[in-house]
Amino acid sequence: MRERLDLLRLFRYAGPAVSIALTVMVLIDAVVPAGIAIAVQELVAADGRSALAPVLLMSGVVLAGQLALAFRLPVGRLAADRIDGAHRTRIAALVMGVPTVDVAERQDVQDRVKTTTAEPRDWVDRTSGDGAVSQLELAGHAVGMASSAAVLAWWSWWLVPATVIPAVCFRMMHGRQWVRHFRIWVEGVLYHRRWKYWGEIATTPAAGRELRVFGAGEWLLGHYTRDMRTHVDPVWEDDRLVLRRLWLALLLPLAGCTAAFTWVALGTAAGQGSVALEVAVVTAAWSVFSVAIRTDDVISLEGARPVRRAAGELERINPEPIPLRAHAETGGADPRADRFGEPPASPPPLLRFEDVRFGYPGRQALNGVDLEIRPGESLALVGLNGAGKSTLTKLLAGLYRPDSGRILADGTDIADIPDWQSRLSVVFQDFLKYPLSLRDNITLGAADPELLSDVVRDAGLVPVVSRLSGGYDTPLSRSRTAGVDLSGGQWQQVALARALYATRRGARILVLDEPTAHLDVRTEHDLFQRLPDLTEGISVVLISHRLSTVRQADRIVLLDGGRITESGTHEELMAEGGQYAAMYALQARRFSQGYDDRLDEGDLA
Ligand SMILES: Nc1ncnc2c1ncn2[C@@H]1O[C@H](COP(=O)(O)OP(=O)(O)OP(=O)(O)O)[C@@H](O)[C@H]1O
Repeated sequence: MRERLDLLRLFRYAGPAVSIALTVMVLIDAVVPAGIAIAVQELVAADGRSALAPVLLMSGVVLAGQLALAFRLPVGRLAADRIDGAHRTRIAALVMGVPTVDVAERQDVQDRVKTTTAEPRDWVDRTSGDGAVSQLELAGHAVGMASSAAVLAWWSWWLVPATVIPAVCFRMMHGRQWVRHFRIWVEGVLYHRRWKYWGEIATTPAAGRELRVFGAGEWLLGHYTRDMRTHVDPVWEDDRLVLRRLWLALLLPLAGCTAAFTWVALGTAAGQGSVALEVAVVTAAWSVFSVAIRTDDVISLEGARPVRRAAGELERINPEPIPLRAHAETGGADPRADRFGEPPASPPPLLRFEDVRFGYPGRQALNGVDLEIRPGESLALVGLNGAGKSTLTKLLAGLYRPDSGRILADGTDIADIPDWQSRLSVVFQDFLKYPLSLRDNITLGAADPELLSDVVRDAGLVPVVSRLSGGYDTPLSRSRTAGVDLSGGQWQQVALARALYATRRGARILVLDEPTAHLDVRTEHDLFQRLPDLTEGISVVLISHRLSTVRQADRIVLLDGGRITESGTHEELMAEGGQYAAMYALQARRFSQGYDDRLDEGDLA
């Protein structure tokens, strides 16, 4: 019952007008059978002269019923969509509300997010909105049954239990069958996800290329059918069982109706009551029966249950969603809102890592890092793959918390600085490519036109913008009308422009994780020449495998196995003759021989 009430409470997201309109339509639809029963009785009872009122009553009931029927579906859909929109916004806000990413990376959290935001593609899947609308319809069924029962009581009170009790028993039996059926489906949902996955990659162009070249089509279809049968065979088996038992269950309300019909017919034959009343009673008994066999609300409740449960669990994991400047009614947020406040005039802070240790599940990444980054300093992090460079910057960005040790900004632990992340700007290795306009990709919100053109120039994007037919408004996605895709290097310039834009709006620390990995040598060289000017007054942490690009950094730090093993200027480290010097010399030699100058572990063995 609590679940049903919870679902009904979701109507606050549908808006009052839509909720009221839907309730009225559901109620009209519910009382139409009883109305028809009364109108029929009046019609049959009327003689030729006095038939006008019953005909008008009948027409009114039928018209009202048809209108309610016609509008109920679209209005119900609108209500469900609004509820679902608010529900999914809430889930996104909850997940985004955790400042670190370790929670969002957890498999159990990912599973819950998937469950609670799934699109209903299968007959058992239902959204929160579907569940809420079905609860209103259930209330309508109850009103319908009660109004028809009132007509039956008009003839004889005992007709009510005779028809309603078998009908309710049937509902319970049939409902229980659906619940069992649903659980069988859910038990195999892992296989369901797998065969959906195989189906998706079978039809995806990128995967299709590889599958064709390797001749792996039959292998894939084998997995597809095996996982599908593992999931659906028990479901189909239960389908057959439901159908066999349906006949038995149907006997209950049929028996109730038959007894009522017979009793009324015998009574009329014996001169008790009129034919008109008999017709009304028969119509009402039919209505009780037809309401009883509608068990779609059971399916909707069961279908929405995992969605609601997963949402509840996510609420418990993080009860603090990010605050949204939301349109409360629909749960929407404004994508044009300015996410920056007034740019702070303060200089970058003194950053200090104190014996920082951090591990991913099953893998230690940082093993006691002590590091200081002075305000305005440019610091390069170098090291082989897996040394812990990106992890260090993710800890600095507050995306993970150290397992032990502290990261301080001007003496305060960054975990205690509420708006810490707004002070940083980052180009991640795996930066995002939003299927939005160039402008939105850079500003991620309200755009300051002057700053926008500045960072476009600084990121070297002017030639790209001049070729875009829609300029800044061109969607950067082929799937959008008049959309285009950019090359890997151009996308990287967009990510750089995004990071520079944030620094112009107040971020005082810029983290660049391989920001030029996709750029051609000339563009990269050009960018690094200008980088000191572009980042004046900002602390920069730069990760790069191409050591020629880091030599001008104020300081270079070499990470090895999650520890800092060397630190100094390029000249100092070269003079030291350690691992950095060896890596640099090897890269320089390879570059002069025309090879890629990146190194991996084997090169230094
Ligand atoms: N999300 C994660 N879950 C589990 N392990 C991870 C995760 N991210 C990184 N690691 C592991 O932590 C270690 C450090 O990774 P990190 O990405 O910090 O290295 P890196 O020095 O930046 O490497 P690269 O130069 O290849 O980018 C690696 O062994 C990596 O496999």
